[in-house]
Amino acid sequence: MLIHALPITHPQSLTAEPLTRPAFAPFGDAISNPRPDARPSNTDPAAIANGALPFGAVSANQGTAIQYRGLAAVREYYAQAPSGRAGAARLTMFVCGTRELESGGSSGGGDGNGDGDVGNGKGKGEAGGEAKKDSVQVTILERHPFTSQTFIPLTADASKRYLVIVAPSLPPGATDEGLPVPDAEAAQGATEKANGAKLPGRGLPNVRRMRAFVATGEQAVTYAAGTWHAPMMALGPADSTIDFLVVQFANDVPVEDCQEVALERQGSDERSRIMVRVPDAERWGLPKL
Ligand SMILES: NC(=O)NC(O)C(=O)O
Repeated sequence: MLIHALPITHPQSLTAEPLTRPAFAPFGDAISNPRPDARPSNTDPAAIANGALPFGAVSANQGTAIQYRGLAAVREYYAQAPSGRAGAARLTMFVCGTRELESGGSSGGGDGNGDGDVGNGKGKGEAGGEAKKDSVQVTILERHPFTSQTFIPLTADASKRYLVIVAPSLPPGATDEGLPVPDAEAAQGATEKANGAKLPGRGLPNVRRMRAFVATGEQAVTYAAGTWHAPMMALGPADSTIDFLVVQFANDVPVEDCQEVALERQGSDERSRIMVRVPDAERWGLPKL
């Protein structure tokens, strides 16, 4: 449910970066086969038992499979929801239509580090022609305060791409007073404490520190509970889709399941919006879309 409108007062842009586990770690887990080279046929179960593979790997299915048990922190904190309604595990499918890329407007392109405020008027292409259509606008962010949420594309195709956009939380303030979120201290289990992980807190999104990641069909992503994120954006040919299986918890109390913040232009400057530039991923060795 919509809980707030955040004014965007000046043009802002950032450049998407490749989705990697370390880069995404502050927001959750980027998931992929950690060792595509390791197969049941070439990896001794005894070596797996001795820790030859990462992420809590074990030999499974009578030695015909490798199971990685620690790829993502799937968590729920509904025991702390003010309504007292328990959350239940839910598996749904999001059929995400591809987003049409548009010109980044005034943006000269940020660095991908989330602080790429712009306004230098570089809206044209290098040769002064039409600006390249390589960007998407972020108009809304949302979070699921009491549950992690995992998006798993139903494809193992590296030529399928999607855009994962996230933002850290601001320190709590008057504008978010009263919003239900779990108490970080109480919610932390032993694992989180050992890993030094913590929940993002009650604050609204810090849009100046927004980050964007390009994921491929060979990757899944888990947003940690309470992580601000944009609705999933599939990339690719017009009118195509990426189908995602989505695993989360929910209790059907709207403000406890999903809190949304609209990013609204303030003032007369049409360029006051947040644009994410999607670079040509061939530069990262990925096939052309
Ligand atoms: N991420 C996304 O696309 N959507 C949601 O998080 C949702 O629950 O609607």
